[in-house]
Amino acid sequence: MLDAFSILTEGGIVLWSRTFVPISSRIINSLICDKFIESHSGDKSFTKDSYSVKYELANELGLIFVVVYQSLLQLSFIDDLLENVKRMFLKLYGTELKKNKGPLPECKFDYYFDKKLEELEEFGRIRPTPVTKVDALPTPEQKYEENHTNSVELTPTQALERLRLRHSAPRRGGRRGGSRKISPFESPAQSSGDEAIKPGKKPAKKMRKWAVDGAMQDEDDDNKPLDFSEGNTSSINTSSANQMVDHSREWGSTTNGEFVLKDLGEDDDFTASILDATADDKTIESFGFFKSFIGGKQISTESLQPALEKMREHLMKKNVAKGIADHLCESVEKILIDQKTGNFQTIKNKVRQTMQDSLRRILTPGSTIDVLREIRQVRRELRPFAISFVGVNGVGKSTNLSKVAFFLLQNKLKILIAACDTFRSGAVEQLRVHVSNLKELTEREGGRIELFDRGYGKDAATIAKDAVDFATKEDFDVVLIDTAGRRHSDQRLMGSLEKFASLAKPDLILMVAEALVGTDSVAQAQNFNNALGTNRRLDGFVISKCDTVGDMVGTMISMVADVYGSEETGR
Ligand SMILES: Nc1nc2c(ncn2[C@@H]2O[C@H](COP(=O)(O)OP(=O)(O)OP(=O)(O)O)[C@@H](O)[C@H]2O)c(=O)[nH]1
Repeated sequence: MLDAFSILTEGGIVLWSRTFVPISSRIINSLICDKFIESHSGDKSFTKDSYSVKYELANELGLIFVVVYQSLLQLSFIDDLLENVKRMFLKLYGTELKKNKGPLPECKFDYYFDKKLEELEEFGRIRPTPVTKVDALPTPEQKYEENHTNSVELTPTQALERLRLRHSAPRRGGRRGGSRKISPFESPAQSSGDEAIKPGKKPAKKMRKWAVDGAMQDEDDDNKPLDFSEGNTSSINTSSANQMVDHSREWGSTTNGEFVLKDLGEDDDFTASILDATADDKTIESFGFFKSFIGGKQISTESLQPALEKMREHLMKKNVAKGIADHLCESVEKILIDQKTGNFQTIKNKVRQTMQDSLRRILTPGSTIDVLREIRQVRRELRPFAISFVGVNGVGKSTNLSKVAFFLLQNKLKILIAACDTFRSGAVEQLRVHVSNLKELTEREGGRIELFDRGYGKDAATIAKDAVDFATKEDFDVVLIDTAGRRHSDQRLMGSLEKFASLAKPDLILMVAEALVGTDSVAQAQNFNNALGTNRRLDGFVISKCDTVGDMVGTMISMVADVYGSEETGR
């Protein structure tokens, strides 16, 4: 979920860094310029482009700890991470850095960092920090008193807060803190010893362990169900779906009684619009890179290179992966080389047409997906058609599953939604709300939609298979399977996808990916594709959150080109 974490000296030397997604050096540069050179505000966070940047200082050694992540993400553990990483790093390398302020050739900090990150992420997923109204918050003094009189179980944030307050609060006699050594892996709550959790008080809750297949692994006697969804349906407000929707709006056109969506093939302007989106107004207006090619000259490879280089950079800024940008530039080069330039208009049109043709070839699927026709075919075998949605955390799997459900309900199909995200708390309830709203919206159309859930902590592949069996018995037409979000680099969770694919045997596996994810999209798609095993691959992509990226729509070109390959790219 993070994009990068770096530890720098104030002089700009990178002592250690971890990059999950390549980010522009502009982000760190703007930290140095905006925060340390131009402004000296106390706020240790800012946003740049679509990124949030937070940092911590270790003034005694002149170190800066910086974390970069997508602004859209609400990551509750960032402050804890910065604080913990700073503490661990100073503990491990502080003495060495006091002697020598230069780089650390033997810096093997990855292991400690990964472990802490994993720990905090896991903790944040299971126990999200509650939101409290600002005016309901106690004053620092009240909080200090409260923390010292009540026996409460602390979240990492609360523990840190307690530690800060303890050190900032006026001394009331007695010893402040202790001199006990702190291991780099201890959280402040643990390390604060007598300050955080007193003997005889409720012990800190252990983190839940998860098995490789996604099922909950009971630790000690922890057999308590993680499912809090039962009996909670009454609190879900489902009465407003119809009021929220504008019924005067046309939802789509109907041909032969089918509710259909516009197909890529029917839209002649689609690739042109992608092209327009991957270029900005100025580029489209003039194809400025090729301005110098005017008037009856022979175009050579050398003369073309500067323009192609600019075009490549431009495409990459629009989120097109480098390999694909290279390829698009090569296509343009092939067309133009050794040609005699006509007037500027001719060059511009040629480049534009070449790019448009290349994009069309990349985006045209090798085999068409006519879902309604495929559903009808599968129904002849007296079984339901199963579609599963996979992807990293928070990309919009449940939201897009619900949009697909709406489309299928318009076609009067009977839908069973299988809640197979047994991991994230709230995932089942979220689907229940969608189902309830969809029922209300489509009850007049004659479709049917139900939720199949088995709560939390159970094996997702088995639930998916049970849902398909149930749908077969109950004569549902389609099963839509929601799955848990997983980081594509997380081998443990990715490993369970192969079992999922072979047990549930979905007819269609769609990967949901955010348009804003940038060049990491290619690695994400490849890892998901590979994780399905040798006998299965992704059938397609749903690119979500296009509304958040404006014209940076290159992600969809990169993902399709890289995973499916095409004659166009030769992959
Ligand atoms: N702006 C925008 N937000 C979206 C879009 N699709 C989904 N979201 C939002 O993204 C957030 C996550 O969506 P979910 O559907 O819960 O994502 P998910 O992949 O199921 O999440 P996990 O189960 O946690 O992995 C929600 O707040 C959605 O409202 C979209 O197309 N545009």
